[in-house]
Amino acid sequence: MAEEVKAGGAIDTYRIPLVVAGPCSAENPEQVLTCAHELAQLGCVDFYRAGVWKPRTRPGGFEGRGAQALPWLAQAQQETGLPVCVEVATTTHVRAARDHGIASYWIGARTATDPFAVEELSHAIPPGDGVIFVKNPISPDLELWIGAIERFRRAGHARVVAVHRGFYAADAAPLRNSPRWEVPLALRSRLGDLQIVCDPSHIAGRAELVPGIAQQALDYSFDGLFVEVHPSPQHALSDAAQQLTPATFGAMMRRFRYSVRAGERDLEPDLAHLRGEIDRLDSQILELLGARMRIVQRIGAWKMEHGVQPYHPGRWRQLLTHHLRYGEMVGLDRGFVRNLCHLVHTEALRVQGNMRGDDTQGEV
Ligand SMILES: O=C(O)C(=O)C[C@]1(C(=O)O)C=C[C@@H](O)C=C1
Repeated sequence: MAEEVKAGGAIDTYRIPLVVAGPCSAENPEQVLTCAHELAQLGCVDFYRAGVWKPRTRPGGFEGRGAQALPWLAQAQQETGLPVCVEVATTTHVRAARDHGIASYWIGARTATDPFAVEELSHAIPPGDGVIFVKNPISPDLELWIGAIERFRRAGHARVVAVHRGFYAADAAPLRNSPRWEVPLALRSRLGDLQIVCDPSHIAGRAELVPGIAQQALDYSFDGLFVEVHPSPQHALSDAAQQLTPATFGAMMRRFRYSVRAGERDLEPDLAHLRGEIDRLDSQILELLGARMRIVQRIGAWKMEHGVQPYHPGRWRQLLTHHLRYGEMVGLDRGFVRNLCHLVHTEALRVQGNMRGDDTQGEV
């Protein structure tokens, strides 16, 4: 937000640079306008979002109102002054939106997986238009996400913003999508100048879980939020469970806990001692991993000599069971220990495979 503190009890959101909010779908003129006005009154929203063409996994569901919703959104944009953004997946969508003065767009998770579609859209949208929000592809494929962002940048679009909406995962419950925070954090290290916002609605899948995910995103220094808000979520034609009312959205925005962004204040003197300890421990961990890998190589040599395959499921299961129990004893998260074990074991297999001249090792 440009202004820091707003008058009349509006929300001070100066720590959230970019806030996009609005219903999953534009359903009728009344819903579109009520929601836009209520959000505009909060004073903390930068863009009004609403789906017009809804990509549905299977046919027969509510697929959005299509182009007939564009005049309602144009009216909302004109009355509230909030720029509207809609999802576009084809050049026809772009043309129709622009014909109604709508010039900011988001690229959905499904479209972001398709380099041909992204390339075509990047040229169909004139570079002078508003912001292009690029959602992450459905699977946690960082290169594909970066590729989509690069295509828009190369076509001359100056304001491209990444939207983290989580990834499909069979075991995401109780969330709808798995956040896999390491992926947007890796995106941040790869493209340091890119703004990244979080869509907590699609990650959470349930309204009551949205504030927690949004807070986590702010704690991780995300540049903003992309939130589904509906005047009457229980009657919503799509994503009913995950939409907030304008009132609960406003309450969430007021309740956020803001922390100093790393780099805003010099924290070094306070942390130097603790960071020194971490450096020492990290070196020990790496030295131990190096020593472990040398033993793995000796076992690999023995296996080669005796014609035994690298992967030994019984031994691997035994190690995993032991480490999960041991990890719990020393206060480590079970999921973390599991991931770490998989990582180390996969590397052991890669090393043993390489010794035999194999060039394809998958994760086991
Ligand atoms: O114990 C073995 O057989 C090894 O090769 C070592 C190791 C490991 O990294 O611990 C690696 C691969 C096997 O699947 C099981 C265990």
